[in-house]
Amino acid sequence: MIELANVSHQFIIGKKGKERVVPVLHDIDLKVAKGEIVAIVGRSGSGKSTLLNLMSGYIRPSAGEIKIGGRDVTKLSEGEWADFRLANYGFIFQSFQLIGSMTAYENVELPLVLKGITGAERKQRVMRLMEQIGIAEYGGHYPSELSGGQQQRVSVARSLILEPPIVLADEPSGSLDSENEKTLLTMIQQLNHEMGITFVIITHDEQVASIAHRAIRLQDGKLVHQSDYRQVAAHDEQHRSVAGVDYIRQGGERE
Ligand SMILES: Nc1ncnc2c1ncn2[C@@H]1O[C@H](COP(=O)(O)OP(=O)(O)OP(=O)(O)O)[C@@H](O)[C@H]1O
Repeated sequence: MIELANVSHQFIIGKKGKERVVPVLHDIDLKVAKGEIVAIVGRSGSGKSTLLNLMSGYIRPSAGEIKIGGRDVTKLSEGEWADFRLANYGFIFQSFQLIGSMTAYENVELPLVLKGITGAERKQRVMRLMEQIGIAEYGGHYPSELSGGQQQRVSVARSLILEPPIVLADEPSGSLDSENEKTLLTMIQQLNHEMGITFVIITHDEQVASIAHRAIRLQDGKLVHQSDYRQVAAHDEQHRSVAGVDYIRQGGERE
């Protein structure tokens, strides 16, 4: 699903004429299979966010190749990346990144508006997903009127509304108390299990890493350790993916 081969990245910083090269990632080889939950762990400054930004096309690798779903994305233009992100990725952030002037409902609806989905279908899909995630009653609330846990659930709903195959999460529970963290982690496991969504999660938190099938440790921009938490059988992935799509389409009635 996600393949990085010999990926390196360096930033160029400083004023013109006095530029300095800051090497950040070195020869990263990484494969994330469909239906996996992969945690990226490592100390501050080890390159975790840079790795996520490379996977999502916000920055280009200085060297190496990145393939998503078999497609070489290394040379996509900005416009092509924007379309590719909309079709393939959902994003969850530590700071939720909800739009404060929009209600919870409108925040969840926004990706459908951007994709040009018509009003009636939008309403049906937003209502169904908000019910599934347990936030339907907050549809008319603005983000400032919601607790941190409720805001995070709204942002999870927004990340899933286009049914992306991959969700990238950057410290998703970093602003949550332990109760809300537990709820979020259970939700991620369910979404992975029922819909076959692939998750790549940056985290400092062992609790979060423990729900992953694999934890990848970055140290000074190098991949130093991968540990298997659970095995993901290929035929299970296939089954979960198909069952998950049915689950959404049938409004929650699973076989
Ligand atoms: N746009 C940039 N320009 C220059 N240097 C950058 C840029 N973004 C990140 N860096 C540098 O790259 C290194 C890795 O940063 P990155 O944000 O990927 O680390 P991280 O592991 O995600 O850290 P944290 O856990 O603190 O978020 C750091 O030394 C940082 O200063």
